[in-house]
Formats: sequence, C-alpha cells, structure tokens
Amino acid sequence: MTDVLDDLQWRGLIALSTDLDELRAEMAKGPLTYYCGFDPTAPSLHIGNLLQIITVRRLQLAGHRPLALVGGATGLIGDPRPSAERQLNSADTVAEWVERIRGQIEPFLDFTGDNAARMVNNLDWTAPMSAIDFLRDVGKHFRVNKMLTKDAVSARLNSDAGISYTEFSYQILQGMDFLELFRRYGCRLQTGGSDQWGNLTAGTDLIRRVAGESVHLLATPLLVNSAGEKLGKSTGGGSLWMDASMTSPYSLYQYFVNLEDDLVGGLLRKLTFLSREEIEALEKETADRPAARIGQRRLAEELTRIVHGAHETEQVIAASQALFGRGELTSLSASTLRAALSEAGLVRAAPGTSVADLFIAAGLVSSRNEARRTVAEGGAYVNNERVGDAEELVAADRALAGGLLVLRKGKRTFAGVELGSI
Ligand SMILES: N[C@@H](Cc1ccc(O)cc1)C(=O)O
Repeated sequence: MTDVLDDLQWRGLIALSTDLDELRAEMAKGPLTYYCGFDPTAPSLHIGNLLQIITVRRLQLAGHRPLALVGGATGLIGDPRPSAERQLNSADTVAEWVERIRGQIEPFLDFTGDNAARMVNNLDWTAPMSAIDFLRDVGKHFRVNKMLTKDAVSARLNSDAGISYTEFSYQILQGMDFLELFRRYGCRLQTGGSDQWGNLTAGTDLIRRVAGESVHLLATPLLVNSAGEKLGKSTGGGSLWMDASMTSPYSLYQYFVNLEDDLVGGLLRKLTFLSREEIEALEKETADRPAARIGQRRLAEELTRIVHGAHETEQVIAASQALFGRGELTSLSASTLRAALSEAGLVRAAPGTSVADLFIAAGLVSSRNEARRTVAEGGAYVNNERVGDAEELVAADRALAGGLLVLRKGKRTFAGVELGSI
C-alpha cells in the first residue's frame, strides 16, 4: 500500500504541516491517534467541512485512529473570522446543532475494530473548568504577544470593529482541546484547514510547554476557484450545505457539473475516494474533450453519492437528464422534481391556463407574440412534449408528481409551474 502522506500530498491536501518525516516515522510504528474539530456554527456542515471529514476518513482507511471533535464549547465562543465579530448563539441552539453535526460526521467513520473512531465534545472538559483554573493553569502558558500575531486576530486588530475578549480567547480553548486529547487518548496529530493554522499551533505549543512533547499538524488548503474566491458558494451566494433541506441534492450536483474545467482534477483528488489511475484518466478526458464534461459529471456524481447516498444520486441524475429532454419525467419523485424546478424558477398557475400564459408567467417569454413564435418554431415543450398550439389549455391531469409541470423553451431553458388554485 502507498504511504498515506504521499497520497495526501499527491491529492494536494497538505498546504502546511509540521515536520513530515517525523510524522511519517511515527505513523510507521502503528496506529496513530489524531483529531479534527468541527464547530456547530450552523445547523449543518458545508462542503469545506466535508473536505476535512474525507481527510479524516483517508487517514482512518490507512489504519490510524480518528477522534472527531464537535465543538460544544468552542461553538459557544466563536472562532474569530477576519471580517467581523460573530453573533453569539444560545446554548440551546448550539446544543441542538452539536447533535445534528455529530449525525453528519458519524456515517463517514468506522466505529469498530482496532482503529475505531470516537466522537468527542469539548464541552465535556471545558464546561467544568473554573475561570480561576483556566487563567492559572492554561492562560499562563500563552503569551499575548504571540496570540496577537495569529492571522484572524491580527486582521481584526487592524479593523475598526476590533475583536472581543471572547473571540480573542478562542485559540486557547482549541489549544486546550489538543492537550486534553493528548492526555486522554494519546492523540498526536491534529488536522484542519490552513485558515486554522493559528489555532492548530496553539495546541502543539501548549503540549510542548506542558508535556515536553512534539506532536504533529496537517493543514489542508482552502478550496478556491481560479479567481481565488472561496469555493462552495452556491449560485445564490450561500454555502453548499450537506443537509438536503438546506442545499438540495440537485443543487449540489448541478454546482459540480457546472464547475470550471481547471478545478475538476484538483477536486476529484481532494474530495473523492477514486484511485490515482481513475483520476488521471478523468483529468486527461477533461483536457482532451472539455465540452463532454466527463470529469465534472463524475465529480458531481461521486460527491452527491458521498453526501446523500446512491438512491438520491440516481434521482438527481435522472432529473438532470429528464429536464433537458433526455429521460422520463414521470419517473421522478415530487421532491426531486420540486428541488430541480425551484432552482430554475417555479411559479403557481391555475389548471386550464393556456400554454402562452404559462410561458409568460414562468418568465420563459416576455409576450404573447414571443410565445406564439416559439410554438410556431417548434421550440416550446410541456413535460418534454412539443406544443402545437399556443392557446392550448393545460388541464390538471397533465401534471407530474406534486402537481408540477416542466416548461421548456428550446434545448436548455426550462422553468416549473405548480398547478393549483391561486
Ligand atoms: N476552530 C475550528 C473547529 C475546532 C474546534 C475545536 C477544536 O479543538 C478543533 C477545531 C473551526 O472553526 O473550523
């Protein structure tokens, strides 16, 4: 088997690290216990967190022992962002999100065997600690001068809004977590995103001071597009969430199908479990025949499967094909169809409305004349059937699952109508 660090390197997953040869030597001795933390800052994790989860899984597949930490304590404090102070969420909200996020991580890990994973929550050791103990036993090991140099903190120091003492203290809590996991479970490696470097080194520095040991760090690069912008923002500007009710499987799939060619190879490497041979073949396909979007399709399919499972993925692929006239619309479930059409634009109309009025209401044409012209040219479809008369009335029995209709103009432009009383 190839060395897991070589594999991570080939995948472009190591942006920053402590000494890799020392880590490699420790890993060669047997299962190494490592951890990665996730804060409950929303009801769901997003695609950036997924990169971390998948990296954790890669190390487990290589025989190492993962601790997945959910930040019941750190989620109450808030990791400083370079832009602005976070809104504090209530303890009840954070507790609820902890459970949801735990449920999103668990399916990725194996909780049996020699290198069984374990879930931990930093509220367990942070909540019982008194302010006096925190300041005396932990705070004493941190130099404020050094804390001020951490990226997120220094960015905020130079802004008008400044930074609260609450967020400033965050790095101490994350450092304390590493020390606690080192003591409890012999944890010797922390992984995270490269934007976490300041928080990651807080832990290694603390362990060196308190226990005199050198432990390890691996930081993955942030996912960015070719303009250097954070990846995983959906077309609406929001994040790409793992929760299906926040980002539909269809939107997730479409996001990756529409990805720029330059990014496909890198994301196949970082986000899928496909082998090096398979990925190199897909990279070559993408370079040779970009218009076929084979790499994008495979990436979208793999990710949708990883996040939502095989059944949803089949539905989403069927929906993508059917909406563009290359498959059966009647086989789609109401929820898949609704998710896909919401993306394109979904309006309500009364049963018995004419095709021309439906096309106008859905915004596919701007006038009756244009509707007539589109029909006359043979470019108007209702549920993939070509329309012969713009004044034809569309009755309720034409509706697909969920009372929905798919209107299409030409090959690629479509919109949805929900038939019902208005
Ligand atoms: N600070 C991490 C989450 C985290 C929390 C506690 C830890 O011990 C480790 C990581 C983030 O925002 O992504």
